[in-house]
Amino acid sequence: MQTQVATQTRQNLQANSMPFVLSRPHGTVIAEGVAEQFSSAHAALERLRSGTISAVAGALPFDLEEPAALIAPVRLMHDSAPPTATPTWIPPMAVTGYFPATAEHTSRIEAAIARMSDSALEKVVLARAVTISASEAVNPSALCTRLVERDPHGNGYAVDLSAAGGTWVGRHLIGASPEVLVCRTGRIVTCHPLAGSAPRDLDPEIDRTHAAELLTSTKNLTEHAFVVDHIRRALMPYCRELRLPNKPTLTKTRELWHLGTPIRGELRSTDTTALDLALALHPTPAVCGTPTATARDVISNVEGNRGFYAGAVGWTDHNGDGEWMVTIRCVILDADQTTLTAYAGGGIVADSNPGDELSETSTKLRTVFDAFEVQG
Ligand SMILES: C=C(O[C@@H]1C=C(C(=O)O)C=C[C@H]1O)C(=O)O
Repeated sequence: MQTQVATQTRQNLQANSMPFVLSRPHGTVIAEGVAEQFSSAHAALERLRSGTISAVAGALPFDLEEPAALIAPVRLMHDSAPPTATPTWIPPMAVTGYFPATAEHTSRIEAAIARMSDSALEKVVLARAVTISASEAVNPSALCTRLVERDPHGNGYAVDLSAAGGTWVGRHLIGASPEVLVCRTGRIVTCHPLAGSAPRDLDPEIDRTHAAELLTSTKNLTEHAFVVDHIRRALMPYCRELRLPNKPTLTKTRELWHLGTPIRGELRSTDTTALDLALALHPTPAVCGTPTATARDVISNVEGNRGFYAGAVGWTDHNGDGEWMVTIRCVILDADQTTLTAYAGGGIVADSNPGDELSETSTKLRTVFDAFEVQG
């Protein structure tokens, strides 16, 4: 029965009626139908708590003052198989612009580094965007399937952003994030923050050297420590036990090595849902900076509104269980279905090298560029 329903759901994906799908190594969560839409995460949480909706799925923006794109699905499906779309064909795509221009992004990094010597700012994540044009309408399911097929861990997501209203109606958020903001199963809470990056290399020996250097790089370890510290402080009030390794380990995607720390806690109360935890943790210094408020101000002054990039994508069910990923390695597909915007950022600290930071964003962009065969 479960398999039959899952097959029907996959057929719905093929028909392009896809409010939410999150593919993970351990399975896929699919929202079937939209019972209600929420642009306020707190309103959705209140309804979940009162038992008047059975689940919430969707996306939180970078700036929680901005509208969220959340739905109460008619049904939240768990499928052991990865999502599929037919056809998986996607039209040719080409870059149409860089926002800001690469020279301007480098200047912004230099200005941020200069600021760290005479202000409280210790880390800020600066991002840039690249616009892409497709020769024909793109099916969001096909993009998501492409990313999932290519991702070594089967990660991928696609979210209809219409619930956020206004200019978000008809737009989709599609990506493949390696970073778990928070996962909650019963009383067990896990996080797997990533911060600190090095490019992969086709030559296995060079690749291993990059990994080994990352693991001992003071600059990257500092960048990472800000994130773990933030998560410790944010989770402490909710957890009666919290286990944090004292040093990070390596995580790899197809394009990058990252420093990652697996964190595990036990909730004091089962009233704390996965969505409560996501709201308490977001934005971590993996996408914002340290101190949070100072870094957020810098980002908003320098970049303006990030929308859904660097937010969170996930779901929470009636038990409070759920999983939220950090919204990175992603694109926004406009309602015209031919215009896409890809985003990538990187953590800047006092001893960052602007040239290296720029190339780190180019490497991160390759997650979507290579999957969609975007011409530069
Ligand atoms: C901000 C991004 O990635 C984040 C920043 C990282 C870094 O600065 O090293 C690493 C992983 C992510 O937490 C992105 O991919 O856009």
